[in-house]
Amino acid sequence: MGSVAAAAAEGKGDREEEEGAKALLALLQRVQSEALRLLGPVDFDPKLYVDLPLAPGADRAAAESALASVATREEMEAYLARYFAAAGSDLLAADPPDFDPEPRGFLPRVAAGGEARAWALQVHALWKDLARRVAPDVAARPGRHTLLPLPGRVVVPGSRFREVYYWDSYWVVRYMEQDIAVFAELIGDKAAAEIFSGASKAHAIRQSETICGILRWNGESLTLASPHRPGLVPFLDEAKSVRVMRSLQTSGLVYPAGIATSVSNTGQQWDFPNGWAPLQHLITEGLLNSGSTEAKKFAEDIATRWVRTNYAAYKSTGAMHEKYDVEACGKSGGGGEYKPQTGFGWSNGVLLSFMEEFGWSQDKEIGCLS
Ligand SMILES: OC[C@H]1O[C@H](O[C@H]2O[C@H](CO)[C@@H](O)[C@H](O)[C@H]2O)[C@H](O)[C@@H](O)[C@@H]1O
Repeated sequence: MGSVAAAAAEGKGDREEEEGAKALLALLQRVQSEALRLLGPVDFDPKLYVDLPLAPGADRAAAESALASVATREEMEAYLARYFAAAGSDLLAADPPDFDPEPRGFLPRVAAGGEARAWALQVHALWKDLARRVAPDVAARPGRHTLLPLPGRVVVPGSRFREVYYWDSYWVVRYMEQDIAVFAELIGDKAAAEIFSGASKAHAIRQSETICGILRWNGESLTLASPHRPGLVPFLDEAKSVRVMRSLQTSGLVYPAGIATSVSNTGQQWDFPNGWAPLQHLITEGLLNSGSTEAKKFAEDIATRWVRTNYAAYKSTGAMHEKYDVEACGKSGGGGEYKPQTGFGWSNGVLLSFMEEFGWSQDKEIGCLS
C-alpha cells in the first residue's frame, strides 16, 4: 500500500476506534442502568460497569441487541460473563523486577529493629501490589476499552480504584506530570503536554539529586518524594501561623485519631467522622512551613495520631485504608456511595512521608495510647 493510502486507512481505523469507544460508553451506561434496576441500590456499584472492557472476540453490536432480553439478576450475570471481560482486566499487574524491599536511605530516622520500621517496610512493599501497566490491547483497540492508555507503569489507589487517580497521584508519585502530558497529548492540548512534559523532566533531574526518602523503581519515585512542597502549601509568617493553628485547635475538627474532614455528620464520606490522609498531610505541611515552633510541635502531634491509628487498623485488619474514623484510634472510615476501600495509595504515601519527616524512636509507642 502507498504511503497516502496507508495514512488514509490508518485515519479511517482511528475514526472507527473513536466511534467504537463512544458506542461502548453508551452501551455501558445502559448496562449500568439495567444492573441498578435488577440488583437494587445495595448490591450495586456503579463504577463496576463503566470499567468493563469488551470480552476478547465479543461483538459490541451483538451485546447491544442482547441487553434487551436481560430480565433477571442471573441473566445479567450471564450477559456480563458472555460479552465483557472483568473490570480492571485491562490493567495488568506490573511487579517491578528491581523492587528493593529496603532501599538505601529508607526512613533514616525510624529506629532500626523496631516495630515501626518493620511495619513501614510492609507498607513500602504494598507499592508492589499497587503497580500496574496498561494491557497492550488498550492502545491497539481503544474502541473496546474505557481506559485511556498510559505508556509506563502506574500506581493505583487500590481495590475498586483500579486506575490512576488525579490528586491521589500527588501523594503517590511525583511522576504524575508525565501522565498528564500523555493525557494532554491525547486530547490535542499541545501547550499543556509541553508544560507537563517539561515539569516531569525537571522533577526527574531534581529527583536524581535527592537521595534521602525517595524510593525508586527504574528511576521512578513511588512515594511522596518530599514533605516540603513549595507552591502547594503557602508559607505563613509566625504570627499568622499561630492564629491559623489556634483556629484549627478550636474548630472542633481535632480528634484523638486525626483531623476530621468536617464537623457535619452527614453520612457522606467527605464529612465527619472521616479523616483522609491527604488532608492530614496538607495541614501538617502548612504547620511545618510556618516559623512557629509551637505549630511545628502541633504538626508532629497530628502526624503521630495519624500514624498510630493507621498502625492499629493495619494490625487488626491487615490493610491500609482509604479513610479513617478520627474519633477512635485504629478505626477505619465509612459512609458515602461505596464500600470502604483498602490498598491504599495516598494513605501509604502520607504514612511513609510522616515517618520520614518525624522519624520514630525505639521507645515511642506505635500502638494506640489507651
Ligand atoms: O463515588 C464517590 C467518588 O468516588 C471516587 O472518589 C473517591 O476516591 C478517589 C480515589 O481515591 C479520590 O480521588 C476521591 O477524592 C474520593 O472521593 C471517584 O473518583 C469520584 O468521582 C466519586 O464521586
